[in-house]
Amino acid sequence: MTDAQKNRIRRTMMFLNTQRAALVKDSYVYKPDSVLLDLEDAVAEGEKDSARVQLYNTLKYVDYHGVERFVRINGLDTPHYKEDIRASVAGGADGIRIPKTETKNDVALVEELVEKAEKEFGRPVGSTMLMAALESPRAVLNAYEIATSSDRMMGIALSAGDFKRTMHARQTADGSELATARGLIIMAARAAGIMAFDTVYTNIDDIAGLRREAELIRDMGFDGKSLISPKQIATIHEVFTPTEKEISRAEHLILAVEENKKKGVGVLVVDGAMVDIAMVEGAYRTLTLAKASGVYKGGLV
Ligand SMILES: CC(C)(COP(=O)(O)OP(=O)(O)OC[C@H]1O[C@@H](n2cnc3c(N)ncnc32)[C@H](O)[C@@H]1OP(=O)(O)O)[C@@H](O)C(=O)NCCC(=O)NCCSC(=O)C[C@@](O)(CC(=O)O)C(=O)O
Ligand SMILES: [Mg+2]
Repeated sequence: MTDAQKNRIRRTMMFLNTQRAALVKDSYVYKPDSVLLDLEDAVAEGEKDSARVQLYNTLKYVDYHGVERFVRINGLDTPHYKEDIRASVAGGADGIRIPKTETKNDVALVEELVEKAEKEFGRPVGSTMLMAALESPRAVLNAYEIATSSDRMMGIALSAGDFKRTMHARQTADGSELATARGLIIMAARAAGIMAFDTVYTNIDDIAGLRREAELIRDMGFDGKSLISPKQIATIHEVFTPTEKEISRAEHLILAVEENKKKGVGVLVVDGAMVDIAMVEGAYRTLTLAKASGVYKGGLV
């Protein structure tokens, strides 16, 4: 896979229950950045085989119009995951989300099966990305080893439902039960040079609460969030897309710092605030995100 594929914009990764044909066939119309075709918890135990057949047909024949397609396979402690991997690779999924990943050995096991399937179905070896969902204290404490366990690894994601269950934690209004996990996950992802995704927000009708949580995780450095409903997409895209003011400030900052660098000046004041060379990288990141979000037409990136 290319760096462009690995680093593409992923503000929203929307779960779809693969069992429900009506959900999978035209979900691209809502324009999430990625879909997560779920074979795990959304699919009833007795429906695993039919969901997998539906997955293969969806991957093969539905045009998602550029929306990235990840598959959440069943857990590695189930009888399903091997066939899930074969169907995902045969259908041409962009990547696989490993649920309940605990260690780097889990990633190695999936990678071996993915490579075998790529050879079996004539897909380019190395083309299928991996991402890992961290859903327990052990997983979060192993975040860095998981994040660095494979060249295919594109990102790690907090999965709060199972994390709270395994932590014996209660859900709080301000998310304090998730603070340490979020901090460790974003740190591990940044240290490994891959992406970090926050968990689903389950109260579908509470858009104000979703916005607060999205702003919190954006400010911590997360790249995006897993979603369960199209109703949540617009809010997340709005929160993660730089505003006109942020874009203009980033442009001023880059131009001013570059101009002053030529004159041998390191620290200066732009729009009333002190800036220095350390802030240029963040300003370029803002413009890159704005460009990927379709709101920057300037020439600095
Ligand atoms: C919740 C509900 C049943 C509600 O359905 P309803 O139909 O009542 O919803 P409505 O709002 O009425 O739908 C209005 C219109 O949107 C369409 N529509 C709705 N949802 C859509 C969607 N997702 N994709 C495309 N289209 C959609 C619908 O078809 C309708 O279209 P139309 O009829 O044409 O108007 C539905 O959303 C849904 O199934 N969500 C996904 C649930 C899921 O996958 N859960 C597993 C992943 S989490 C997990 O496992 C925990 C985790 O593991 C997480 C981690 O790992 O991070 C952890 O540990 O935390
Ligand atoms: Mg879960």
